[in-house]
Amino acid sequence: MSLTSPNDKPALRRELKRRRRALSAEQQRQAALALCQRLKQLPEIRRAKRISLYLPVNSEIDPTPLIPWLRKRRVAIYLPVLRPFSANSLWFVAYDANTPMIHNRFGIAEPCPRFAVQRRHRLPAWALDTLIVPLVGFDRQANRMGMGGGFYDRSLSFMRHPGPAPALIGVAHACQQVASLPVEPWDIPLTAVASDTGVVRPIKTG
Ligand SMILES: Nc1nc2c(c(=O)[nH]1)N(C=O)[C@@H](CNc1ccc(C(=O)N[C@@H](CCC(=O)O)C(=O)O)cc1)CN2
Ligand SMILES: Nc1ncnc2c1ncn2[C@@H]1O[C@H](COP(=O)(O)OP(=O)(O)OP(=O)(O)O)[C@@H](O)[C@H]1O
Repeated sequence: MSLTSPNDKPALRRELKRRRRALSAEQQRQAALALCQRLKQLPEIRRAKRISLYLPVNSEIDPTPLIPWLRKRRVAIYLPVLRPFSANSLWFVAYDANTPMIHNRFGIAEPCPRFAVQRRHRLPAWALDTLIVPLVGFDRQANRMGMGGGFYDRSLSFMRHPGPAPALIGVAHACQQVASLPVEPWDIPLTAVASDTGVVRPIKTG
C-alpha cells in the first residue's frame, strides 16, 4: 500500500489505476458479472429507456455484459464520443451491432465521426435517463475521480441548473474505493456508485 496525500490527485489517480491493473483476467470477468447483477437491481437502471455506457480500456470494470439484458428490454444504448472542435466534452451517440466504430485518440472504440455528426444518431445528455460513468476512484459519499480530463463534468455542467437531468451511476472495481476524495467546485455529484461488491449512495446532509 503506497501512501498518497489526499490532495495529490495525480498520485492518487496513478495508485488507483495501478490497483485495477493488478486484477487478473478472471478477476476482471467475475467483477464485471457481479457489477452487472447489481446494476440490474438499481431503480435508475430498471426504469431507464435511454442509457449511456462505455467500452472499457485500461482495466476499467466492464459494463458491457449488461448490453444483452438492455436490448431485451428495448432500452436504447448510447456511447460517449469525444466531441470534435469542443475541448474535452462528449456527445452521446446511438450504439448497436451495426454502428460503424473507430478508435479515438485514447484508443477507446467509439462510433465513427461520419455517423456521430448526424443529429438523429445523438441525444443530448439531459435526454438520457441514466448514464453509467467510468470511475478511477470513489469514496463512501459517492464522490468521484475520473481520468482527469473533466469530460463528464463538462458534459454534465447543465445539471447545476434546474431542468431535466439524468441519473448518474458511477461504476468501478471495489478496490478503487478510498476513504475520502477531494471534492472540486466543478464536480457534478453522482446518484450512486456501483461496484462488484456493493452500491454506495451519498448521505444527504444540511
Ligand atoms: N472507457 C472509457 N471511455 C471514456 C472515458 C473513460 O474514462 N473511459 N471518458 C471519461 O472521461 C471519456 C474519455 N476520457 C479520457 C480522458 C483521459 C484519458 C487519458 O488521459 N488517457 C491516457 C492513458 C490513461 C491510462 O494509462 O490510464 C493517455 O491516453 O495518455 C483517456 C480518456 C469518454 N470515454
Ligand atoms: N464544467 C467545466 N468547465 C470547465 N472546466 C472544467 C469543467 N469541469 C471540469 N473542468 C476542468 O477539467 C479538469 C479535470 O477535472 P478533474 O480532475 O476533476 O477530472 P475528472 O472528473 O477526474 O475527469 P472526468 O470527468 O474526465 O472523468 C480540471 O482542470 C477542471 O478545471
